[in-house]
Amino acid sequence: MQIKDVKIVHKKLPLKKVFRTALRTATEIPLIEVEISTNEDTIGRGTTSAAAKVTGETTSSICAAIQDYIFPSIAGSSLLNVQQILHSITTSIPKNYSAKAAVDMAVYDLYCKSLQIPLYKYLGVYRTKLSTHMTVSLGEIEQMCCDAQEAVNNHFSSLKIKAGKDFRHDIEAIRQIYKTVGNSVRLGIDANQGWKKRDAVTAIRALQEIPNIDFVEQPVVAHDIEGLKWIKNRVDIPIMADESIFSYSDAMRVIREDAADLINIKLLKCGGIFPATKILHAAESAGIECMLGCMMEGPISIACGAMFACAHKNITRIDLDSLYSLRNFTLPSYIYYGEGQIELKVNHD
Ligand SMILES: C[C@H](N)C(=O)N[C@@H](CCC(=O)O)C(=O)O
Ligand SMILES: [Mg+2]
Repeated sequence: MQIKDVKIVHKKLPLKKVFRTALRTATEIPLIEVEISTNEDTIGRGTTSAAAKVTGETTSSICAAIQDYIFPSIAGSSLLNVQQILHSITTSIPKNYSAKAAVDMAVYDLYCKSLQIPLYKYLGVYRTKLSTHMTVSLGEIEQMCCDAQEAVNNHFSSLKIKAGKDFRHDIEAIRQIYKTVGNSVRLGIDANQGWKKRDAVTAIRALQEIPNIDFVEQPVVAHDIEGLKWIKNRVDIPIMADESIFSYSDAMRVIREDAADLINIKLLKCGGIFPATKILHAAESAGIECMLGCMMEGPISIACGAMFACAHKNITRIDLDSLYSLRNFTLPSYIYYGEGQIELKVNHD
């Protein structure tokens, strides 16, 4: 079976409510669907989305990178050489990880179709149930408390609270959310690069009085690995690297410099399942647990993320909540996406 053609379609998926972080405000998901076909007319599907403020990639840049660089690097290849294909995607053009992710997922889909098995069987299963965080967007404190309570009412047992606009506001918002939802809910804080390093230490030390804060994610600007480490060495709450790690080499730098306690891997941020596996194994070797996170993204990539998370012991935290913001979506029949819980309905044949 040989890779023959690519088709790219983009569309906008409106969100039920505004998604707001320290970096950006989104009212829709700009979804890009990629279909790769073979000489036997088998079709592999992958999707990605553009979040330029986070990744630097727009819908147009993603489409152009796929059309002009990524797809040409694998066109004509035999699927038997799937490892070569996946490697070629990573070296086809520097960066452009969201674009690469869609092609990577489509190739995995094609390969699994050629073997006539679902992706979860190819990756293997370590667990079948995932308990996902639900994000509380940045906003007025009263609204954030309402959103947090609504998520808890809807059976979410861990919340990711967005912060990073103003550290005094953030401390107050998190304290009020804690008062609202209490001790039984695990809290993650995501500053999305918004704090200065000294303010981050002040905020995190103030928040240490709250017993159920599990981690603080990306307190400072992505490139400031020294700052990340400086904070990590001064606080008791674990520090998670998110935007500081796109590629495998970013991960190796953070690991070498001992700059984070945890790593957030997202398929759309690192280039798909192939590079995500490498990052995961590097982290595991260094004793660093990982979260499997997501961008504001669509069903195909969330399904791939869920199957990837189910395959790996070292993924100890899940943030695959973007589909809860959509009015409707379709997932493969073997993935149950319930409130707070994602489940793989495995077939033991
Ligand atoms: C959607 C998910 N819960 C999340 O917060 N992901 C990102 C930001 C995604 C985006 O801006 O599209 C994160 O920073 O963890
Ligand atoms: Mg984050």
